Amino acid sequence: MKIGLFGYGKMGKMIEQIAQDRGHTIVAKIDDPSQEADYTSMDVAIDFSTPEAAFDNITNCFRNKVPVISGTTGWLDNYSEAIKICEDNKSAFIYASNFSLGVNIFFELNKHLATMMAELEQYKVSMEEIHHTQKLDAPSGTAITLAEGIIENSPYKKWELDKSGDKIIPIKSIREGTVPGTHSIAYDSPVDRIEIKHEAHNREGFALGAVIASEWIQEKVGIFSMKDVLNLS
Ligand SMILES: NC(=O)c1ccc[n+]([C@@H]2O[C@H](COP(=O)([O-])OP(=O)(O)OC[C@H]3O[C@@H](n4cnc5c(N)ncnc54)[C@H](O)[C@@H]3O)[C@@H](O)[C@H]2O)c1
Ligand SMILES: O=C(O)C1=N[C@H](C(=O)O)CCC1
Repeated sequence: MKIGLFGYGKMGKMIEQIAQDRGHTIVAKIDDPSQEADYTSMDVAIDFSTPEAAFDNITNCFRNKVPVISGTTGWLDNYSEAIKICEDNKSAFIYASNFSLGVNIFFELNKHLATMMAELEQYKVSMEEIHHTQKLDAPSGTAITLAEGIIENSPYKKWELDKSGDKIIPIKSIREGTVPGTHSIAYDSPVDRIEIKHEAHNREGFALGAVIASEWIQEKVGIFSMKDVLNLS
């Protein structure tokens, strides 16, 4: 495949390495808005840019019939508009807050645990995410996906940063050193704590998942998710 990278930072460089190891060619490395993209050279675009840049990067690809894999977080207020532009242009799109196999398994584990805990009012849930100090958004996109999984499978109604309350999931965001990404969910009662945790050791899992998703989306039209790619029940 010929891959266009939108965002050539920590993730873009890791994706380049893994894509080339898998025999693909990087035909563009767009790292700021002043750069022109040659969409005709791309079989797929992989966007790991910034919350401010993602929507324009993604939708310009759709208008040029380039399917998109986006991992950029912090832009989801515009997600519905993005998928409409994708559908109007008969293109293809996968957004994932986290592309790693481990976190996508963790997403399913989280939903199963939330279902088991839903009626046990003596337990109160809380979440924590830890990332490197260069991260622009908080809470992480992964934490938001986890919180949404709890809300869909329990009486909880919303999440808040650093704020608890009735039917509210409090999320604590910690920025520390070069941490790639650690997420934990805890259920505390007066007598005990149940906790699940995912810890990324590096960015390889995120990048490999994104490249596998870009291979999967070839020749497809529509809006998909990593559950489709990984065939997770
Ligand atoms: N979904 C996942 O699995 C996953 C994993 C890791 C990171 N992320 C997300 O990916 C994004 C990037 O993470 P990172 O660690 O690579 O950040 P980074 O800051 O290292 O890289 C972002 C790059 O985007 C560039 N950029 C700025 N404006 C741009 C524009 N208009 N067009 C193209 N590029 C532009 C910056 O110059 C920078 O090099 C973040 O939103 C992060 O949350 C997602
Ligand atoms: O390094 C980051 O930034 C990460 N962002 C994603 C998120 O916001 O969940 C995935 C984990 C790493």
